[in-house]
Amino acid sequence: MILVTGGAGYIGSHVTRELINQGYEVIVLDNLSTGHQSAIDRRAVFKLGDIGDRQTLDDLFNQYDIKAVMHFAANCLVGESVQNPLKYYDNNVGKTTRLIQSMVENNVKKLIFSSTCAIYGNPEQDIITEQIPKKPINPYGRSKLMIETILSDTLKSDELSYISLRYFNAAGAYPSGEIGEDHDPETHLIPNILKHLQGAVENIEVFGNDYDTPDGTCIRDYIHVQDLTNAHILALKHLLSQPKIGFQYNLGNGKGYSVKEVIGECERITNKKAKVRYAPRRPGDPPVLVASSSKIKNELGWFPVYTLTDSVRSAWQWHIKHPHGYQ
Ligand SMILES: NC(=O)c1ccc[n+]([C@@H]2O[C@H](COP(=O)([O-])OP(=O)(O)OC[C@H]3O[C@@H](n4cnc5c(N)ncnc54)[C@H](O)[C@@H]3O)[C@@H](O)[C@H]2O)c1
Ligand SMILES: O=c1ccn([C@@H]2O[C@H](COP(=O)(O)OP(=O)(O)O[C@H]3O[C@H](CO)[C@@H](O)[C@H](O)[C@H]3O)[C@@H](O)[C@H]2O)c(=O)[nH]1
Repeated sequence: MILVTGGAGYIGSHVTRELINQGYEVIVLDNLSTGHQSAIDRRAVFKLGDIGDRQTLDDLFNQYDIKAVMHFAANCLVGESVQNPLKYYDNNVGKTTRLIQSMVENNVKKLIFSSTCAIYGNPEQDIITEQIPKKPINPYGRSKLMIETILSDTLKSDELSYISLRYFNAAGAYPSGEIGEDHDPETHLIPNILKHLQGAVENIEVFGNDYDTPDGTCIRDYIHVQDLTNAHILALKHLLSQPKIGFQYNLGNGKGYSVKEVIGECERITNKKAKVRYAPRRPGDPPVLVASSSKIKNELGWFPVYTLTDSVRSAWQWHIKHPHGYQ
C-alpha cells in the first residue's frame, strides 16, 4: 500500500489515480484544507486527517502495510507565504517533520517528497541544474529547502530512503477532463487566465511588466501534471527497488514562457481575447525559472511528453466541463 498525503489536491489526485491504474493500492490522508474529496479516486481508501497528528499517522502505519509515502500535503503559494510565513513553517516544516518521525519510528523507510524550484531563489544561470546554490527568496521555498536538509540528515542517521522531486510550474489536467486544478482563491496563472476567458473574472492581472526579461514579464517552465505523475511512478519504482538512497531531481520541460506568452497561448486555444490589467510585482516572485531535467532523464529515463499547448488545452477542457470546479 502507498500512503499519499495531500491526495485530494491538484497534483496528488492525479498521481493517486495513476497509481491505482497501475495496480498499486492507495490510502489518501488529507485534511481537505485546499483539496476536494471528490478529486480522490473512489478506489482509494480516504482518511480525513492532518499530517501533523502523530496519533493518526501512527494508527495508519500500524493498520496498513505501507511500503512508501508520497508526500504532497503542504501549503504552496509563494505570495501567501510572504504574507503568512508562520503558516508555512508550521505546515510544511513542523508537520512534515512529524510525518518523518512517525515513518522512522514505525519502520516505513521510503519517501517521495514534493519539493520545488522555489528553493533555488533567483538563480544566476538561465537553466537550473540540481547543483546550483539554493538561495530561496520566499518563505515557501525556504520551508521546502528545510525539509530537504532534514531528509538529507535523516538519510545519514536512519534507514530512511527518499527521492525529492523539485517541480517547476505544474499545469494541465487529466486527459479525460474528470479532475483538474481547483483552488479557492485561485492564484495560479493558467487557471486564472482561463477563468477570465470563461467570463468568471473581469480581467487577468499581470504582476509586473518591468522585469529584466524580453517582454518584461516573469518566465516560468510549465510542466504537465501527467508528466509529473509519470515521474512519481518511476521514482517510486526506483525507491522500492533500492536499499537506501537520497536523490533530488528537477522536473520541468526545459523551456520558459513569459506571462504574456502564456496569455497568448490561452487566447489561441480558446479563441477568445483576454483583457489584461498590469499590476505591481507580486512579492517573492523570481523573474526567470527554467529547469534542466537532464539528471532524472539520465538516471531514471523520465521524459516529459506534453507541451505548454497540451497543458492549456487539457486545463481548458477541465474548465469547460467544470466551470465551478468540484462544487
Ligand atoms: N502546483 C505547483 O505548481 C507545484 C510546484 C512545485 C511543488 N509543488 C508541491 O506539490 C505539492 C502539491 O501541490 P498542489 O498544487 O497539488 O497543491 P494543493 O493545494 O492542490 O494540494 C495540497 C493538498 O494537501 C492537503 N493538505 C495541506 N496541508 C495538509 C495537512 N496538514 N494535513 C493533511 N492534508 C493537508 C490539502 O488539503 C490539499 O488537498 C505541494 O507540496 C507543493 O508544494 C506544487
Ligand atoms: O493571476 C496571475 C497569476 C500569476 N501571475 C504570474 O505568473 C507567474 C506564475 O505564477 P503562479 O502560477 O502563481 O506560479 P508560481 O508563483 O511560479 O508558483 C507555482 O510554481 C512554483 C514552482 O515555480 C511552485 O513551487 C508553487 O507551489 C506554485 O504555486 C508569476 O510570475 C506570477 O506573478 C500573474 O501575473 N497573474
